[in-house]
Amino acid sequence: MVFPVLPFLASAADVELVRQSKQFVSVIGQTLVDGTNFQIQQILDLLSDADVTPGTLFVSLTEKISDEDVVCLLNNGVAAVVVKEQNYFDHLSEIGVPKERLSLFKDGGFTSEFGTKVSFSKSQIVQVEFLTIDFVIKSLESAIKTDRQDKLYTTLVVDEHDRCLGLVYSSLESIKLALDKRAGVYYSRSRNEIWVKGATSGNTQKLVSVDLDCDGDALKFVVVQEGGESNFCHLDTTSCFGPFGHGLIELEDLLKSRLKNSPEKSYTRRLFNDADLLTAKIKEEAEELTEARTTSEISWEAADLFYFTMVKLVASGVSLADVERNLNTKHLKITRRKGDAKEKFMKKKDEPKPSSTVENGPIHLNVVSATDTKAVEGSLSRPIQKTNEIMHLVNPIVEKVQKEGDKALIEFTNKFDGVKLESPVLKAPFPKEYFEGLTDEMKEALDLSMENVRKFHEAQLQKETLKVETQPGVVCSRFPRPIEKVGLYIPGGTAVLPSTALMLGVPAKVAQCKEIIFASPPRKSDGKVSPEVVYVAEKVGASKIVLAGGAQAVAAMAYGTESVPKVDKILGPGNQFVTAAKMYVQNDTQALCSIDMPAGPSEVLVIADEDADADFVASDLLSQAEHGVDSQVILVGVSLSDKKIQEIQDAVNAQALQLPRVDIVRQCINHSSVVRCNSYDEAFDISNQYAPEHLILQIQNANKYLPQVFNAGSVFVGAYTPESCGDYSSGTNHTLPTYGYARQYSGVNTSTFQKFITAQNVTPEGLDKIGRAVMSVAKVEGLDGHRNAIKIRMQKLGLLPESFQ
Ligand SMILES: NC(=O)c1ccc[n+]([C@@H]2O[C@H](COP(=O)([O-])OP(=O)(O)OC[C@H]3O[C@@H](n4cnc5c(N)ncnc54)[C@H](O)[C@@H]3O)[C@@H](O)[C@H]2O)c1
Ligand SMILES: N[C@H](CO)Cc1c[nH]c[nH+]1
Ligand SMILES: [Zn+2]
Repeated sequence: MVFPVLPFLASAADVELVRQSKQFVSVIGQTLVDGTNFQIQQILDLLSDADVTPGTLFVSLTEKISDEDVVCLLNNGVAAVVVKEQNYFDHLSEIGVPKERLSLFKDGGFTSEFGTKVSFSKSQIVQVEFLTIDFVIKSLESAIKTDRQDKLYTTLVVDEHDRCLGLVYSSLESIKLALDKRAGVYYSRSRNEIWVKGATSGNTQKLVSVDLDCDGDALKFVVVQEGGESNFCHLDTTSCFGPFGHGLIELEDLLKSRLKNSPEKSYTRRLFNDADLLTAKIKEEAEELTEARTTSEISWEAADLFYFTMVKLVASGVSLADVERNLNTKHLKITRRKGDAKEKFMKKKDEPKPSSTVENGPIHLNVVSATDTKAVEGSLSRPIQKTNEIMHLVNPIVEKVQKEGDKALIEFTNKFDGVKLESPVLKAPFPKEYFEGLTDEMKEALDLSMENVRKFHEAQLQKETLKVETQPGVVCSRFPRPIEKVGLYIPGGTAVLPSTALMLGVPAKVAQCKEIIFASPPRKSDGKVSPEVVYVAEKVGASKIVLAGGAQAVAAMAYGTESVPKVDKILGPGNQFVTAAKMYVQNDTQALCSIDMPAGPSEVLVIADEDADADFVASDLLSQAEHGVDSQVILVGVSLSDKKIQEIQDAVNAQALQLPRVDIVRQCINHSSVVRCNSYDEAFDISNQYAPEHLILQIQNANKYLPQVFNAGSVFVGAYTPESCGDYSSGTNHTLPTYGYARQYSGVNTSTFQKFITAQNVTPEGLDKIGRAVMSVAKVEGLDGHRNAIKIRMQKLGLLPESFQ
């Protein structure tokens, strides 16, 4: 806004004149109004006129108008008020009008500090009836400079969103023509003549405004491309710098075209047609944005909210420019609302927050009754991200590692784990320094655990060939083979888990897998993995340890990199990124890689009755709650008294406060619950429905209830069987299905590392027994080649007449 002309509207008659030729005033992009001769509403009307942009209108004032009206004008988009008296200037200053929104007339002109500092002399302020193009060109000539020999002026062309379309040149003559035609007219240096953009192609430009830069040596033309073609550049791109990115403006364009053309069954069409659905989606996304925590979650949710908001704008005929205009006006306000939210959106001051969310408050579980099915459903829903959301974060990581190999692996380890690596792989024999800090006591504990896990998994090993003669002369068999190369993921984000290393490594060794590879995120402190993990790796004969975690480690093992060998199967638990990446690679035929199961954030469901020891119950809940903020622990109480529930809550709180990971526990307990029910049958129904990773039975005659368990990863029976035993040392595996996948998956066991090959041997006698059946079914399937393979043999054996068709 440093154009050297300021149109002046002295009266309502001038407004009429502007209305008739308003384009011309708006091309100049700034106006001065004599506020004393207008009613406030008339000025506000001028501002709501789409061609007067908020922040381009100056209003000259005398003290005739009230202070409230001055504030009202400034709050509604007036750039600045211009006053003649110093006293009045001081008064307005005192009532709080900011300095840059106030100017003082001196010698018929004034200086504005609003935005770019600019002075308007008496000669530049011109009543609209005298505002001719010649006047404008003359004023411009006095203000504009060029150091070019051809005397042309550098001209930046931008679209209505201020996006640069290209750089061109103007002469005074071309500017004059542009103002006259309200069109994009420039000077062509190559043709050495006036250039009316689109004169031949029909892709003309509507001129919105002309501006001069701060030191008067460059012009800016704001234009709207017309004539159907929105490409500015002769190379057929939107701008001379290539196409624009895909932001809100492009989304608006896309949705506008969808409004016209989208097929009846498309989702966007559904949104346009169903106002209730659109309202629900906007509310849903707004709520999800308020609940988002990490930067990636917040940007993801905000993008969703923008999308649905944009659908509403397009459906209602409101443009992004209208919204921006409102933003500009709001930005110009000099008085602000307090900013409080409406009451219905505010938490009532006396409304107690769930106690565990209060920092340092007691850590208690939410209690619901089994009869309240809605509440139970809410309590049993797991705190996990939606698949498409987590995949959205994980896919680019996996794809980059697949494409760029070690380089990407090293980059992501730096980004997510804060460790700069030279090489992402440690090869066996593992260097001595990696065992530093390992005590004898620890070695003994790991040895004992490994031995028990070995015993239990060795017993599961299927070595024998299974043989069945289904008909005389038809022998079917099945024999096991180890999966050759396995990649074992050992979590290491919030806790180092050498126990997982042994839970995966020992059965892999028992199954005789040919190559065992470990992957675990390196420690930030020294870039190494813990000596306990390295100890287990050595014991089970792992050939390599990949020093990486998360989706990137999974991708490296699935596709292979320069230094990480590609494996046939990836096993092991991990957070949501790890689990999502495993699910991605198992579905990608390029990876040719299977996985054990979805084994995500730990969870436990404890069924307890009135006889249960409150301290035991609390300790079991907390042992899983401390795994991570996305863990979940559920207590299903069978006919528990209020007193018992209180005892358990007190024990949870007291024990939790002693734990070093109390902050994690507190967040986990926030989405964990006690479900009260009235019978054992009801408790097992709830448990089977939830399909927990771990099920703990702290009830009388617990063993008796095992036949009622249908969905669970692993069961811990009786008061003296805490889940920690299974996590470390008893012998069962702790890598178990979560998210409710215990309905269809088993936990890791020895056969997870094996595959089974079938074989058969058919004698002539056997062919005689089954050959005709094969031929009949092949015939009905229309597969004559299959049928023929039997027929030829049977005919040669004389089991079918030669004439048999
Ligand atoms: N189901 C089971 O059998 C079982 C067994 C043991 C552990 N667990 C669970 O395993 C999980 C281990 O999780 P963890 O986080 O401690 O370790 P982890 O090793 O699974 O994950 C850490 C990695 O996550 C990645 N990561 C973290 N934030 C990221 C982001 N914003 N974007 C992309 N990647 C990111 C990083 O690469 C990091 O190396 C816990 O939830 C625990 O409960 C489950
Ligand atoms: N409870 C986890 C499985 O969900 C395993 C584990 C490892 N260390 C301690 N616990
Ligand atoms: Zn555990």
